[in-house]
Amino acid sequence: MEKTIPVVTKSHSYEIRIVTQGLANLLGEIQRVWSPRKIALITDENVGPLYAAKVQQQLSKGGFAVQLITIPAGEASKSWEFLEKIIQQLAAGHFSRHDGVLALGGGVVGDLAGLAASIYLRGIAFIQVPTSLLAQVDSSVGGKTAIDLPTGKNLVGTFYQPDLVLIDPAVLTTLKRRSLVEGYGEVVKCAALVGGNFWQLTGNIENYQAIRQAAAELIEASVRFKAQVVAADETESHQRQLLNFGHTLGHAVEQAAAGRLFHGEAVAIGLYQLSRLFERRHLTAAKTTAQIAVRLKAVGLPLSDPQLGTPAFYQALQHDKKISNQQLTLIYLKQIGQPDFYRRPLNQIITWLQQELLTTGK
Ligand SMILES: NC(=O)c1ccc[n+]([C@@H]2O[C@H](COP(=O)([O-])OP(=O)(O)OC[C@H]3O[C@@H](n4cnc5c(N)ncnc54)[C@H](O)[C@@H]3O)[C@@H](O)[C@H]2O)c1
Ligand SMILES: O=C(O)C(=O)C[C@@H](O)[C@H](O)[C@H](O)COP(=O)(O)O
Ligand SMILES: [Zn+2]
Repeated sequence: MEKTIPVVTKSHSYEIRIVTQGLANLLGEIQRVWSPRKIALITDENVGPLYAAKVQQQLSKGGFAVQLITIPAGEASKSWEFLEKIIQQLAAGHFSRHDGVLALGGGVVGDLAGLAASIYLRGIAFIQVPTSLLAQVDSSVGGKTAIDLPTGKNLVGTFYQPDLVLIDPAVLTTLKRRSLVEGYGEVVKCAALVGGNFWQLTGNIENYQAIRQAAAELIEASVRFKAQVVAADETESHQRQLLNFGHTLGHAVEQAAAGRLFHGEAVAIGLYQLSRLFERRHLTAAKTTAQIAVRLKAVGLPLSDPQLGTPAFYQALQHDKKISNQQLTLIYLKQIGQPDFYRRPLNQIITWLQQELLTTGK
């Protein structure tokens, strides 16, 4: 498979290349956008030993000077500590504005490396080579970068578009089952927003093995949709908020679970629980939640968590970025393929959630 999807935004335009075995020809792909320069190759402790040498060898052959920076795997690395460590290493390596950062890893590496690239020297060039399903379908596209704060997810970050996103579905063969499945949580989110053939496609995913088999198709459908949304509203003034479907409850439960839940698992909980609440109010069409639940359960994604509705959950929820003037915008589905915005005072939404979770359980 070889597909090119353009992303056109106000700040920067670039291509997403989906190329099976693309890592084997990484040099050719990089040379499409970058002349020889110094590259900080940022990866994590799981991905580095699998793929960094292959990447490094090719780049060196093409006259690029590579400095490898490896961070610990996992969400905890999206922190001031690792952001500072990366920036210090860029400075120690005398990286200039002519040089670049290449993120090789999952969403954690991409979000952190992207943030470092966007603020070091007020911005140096950046390329994403996403290696997890979640990063290939979602986080490598659209330019959101971030670290977390103890109070909430992604509370520090920038919008900073890369020069290229190179997606090689073949690297998913080494991804552990739990990470593959969590990435699929974001795919179900996209498919529910889009509806039609994309939604039908997820209806065929009856177990986690089917995710692997359909990976290239799922990646392309997700990325095409996300590219369109980002092109229309790069900095999330309105339409891009749709991509946050499931994330208000999802981010809050992820934060409250303190590392126990992966992001895509928390999103799955958020999708299901939010749809359930809206369906009970007849704002979402009957049986929508059941269709979402079937897809999530088929691959073993969770629908609930003990942290839902705890004080820590409500604390985290109050840091949602869709809050302004004490009003929160929730994204919900009128039906599959028909998302909409629901904006109400934050305290009203919290009271509603508290009542519903008490009445109907989790
Ligand atoms: N910027 C955005 O638009 C955006 C969108 C969605 C999610 N995110 C963020 O992305 C993060 C989650 O990303 P993630 O799910 O990729 O997590 P992750 O980066 O922690 O990767 C998951 C695990 O898989 C390993 N891994 C990755 N690729 C591998 C491969 N090919 N083979 C073997 N192991 C591999 C990683 O080392 C890690 O242990 C969260 O922080 C979330 O907030 C950002
Ligand atoms: O790209 C976007 O926009 C998204 O909302 C995609 C989400 O899947 C992703 O988790 C994003 O990082 C959430 O951003 P946040 O601004 O809600 O922290
Ligand atoms: Zn997400």
